[in-house]
Amino acid sequence: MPGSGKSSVARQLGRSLGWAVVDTDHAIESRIGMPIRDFFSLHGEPAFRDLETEVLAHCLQPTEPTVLATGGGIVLRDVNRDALRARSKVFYLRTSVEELVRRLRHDTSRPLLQGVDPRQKLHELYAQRDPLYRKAAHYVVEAHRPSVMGMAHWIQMQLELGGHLNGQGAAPTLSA
Ligand SMILES: Nc1ncnc2c1ncn2[C@@H]1O[C@H](COP(=O)(O)OP(=O)(O)OP(=O)(O)O)[C@@H](O)[C@H]1O
Ligand SMILES: O=C(O)C1=C[C@@H](O)[C@@H](O)[C@H](O)C1
Ligand SMILES: [Mg+2]
Repeated sequence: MPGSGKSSVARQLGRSLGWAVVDTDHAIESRIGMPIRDFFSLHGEPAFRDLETEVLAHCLQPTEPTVLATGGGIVLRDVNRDALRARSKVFYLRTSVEELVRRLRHDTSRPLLQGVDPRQKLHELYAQRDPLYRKAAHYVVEAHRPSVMGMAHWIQMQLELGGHLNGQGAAPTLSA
């Protein structure tokens, strides 16, 4: 979900593992040369989703071990979910709507939350997306309380336990 900590946890995990960190939202912004919020206003959500699918396909062919943070709506398309599952280990950072409301109450960068009641919108997004996040994920991280550092540590442990860091279970990309 937007605000669940994907970008923050990916940065921390990348530091701990010594892996590259890529964020699909940042990759899109570099490509379009403007904030995603402005692209949404100019071209609409469907054009953004097309771009997101294209950028994700590129990000899922990394040249080095990579932690990938995605945008919150990446799961809306089957093709994205299938690509994520096939090419990475996917962690769903599951956070309560109340916690998301607290974190995002001063945020103006997330276009889907502008000009609406954020609590109601987040409830709608959650109802629509929770099943899709679950479909895409290999692991669910219950993330209501843990700190960014705590979540990154938990994910690293799962990777170690699953043999993904010692060459047994190849995980060239980690997506959150
Ligand atoms: N575990 C946490 N505890 C407290 N605050 C957090 C936690 N994780 C993230 N935050 C804060 O919540 C805000 C949103 O985090 P972040 O940008 O990492 O979310 P995101 O999942 O990448 O969102 P988006 O889908 O919009 O890209 C930031 O201000 C971040 O510092
Ligand atoms: O939840 C969403 O649909 C979005 C989340 C952000 O990460 C951005 O990808 C964009 O603002 C859309
Ligand atoms: Mg993010």
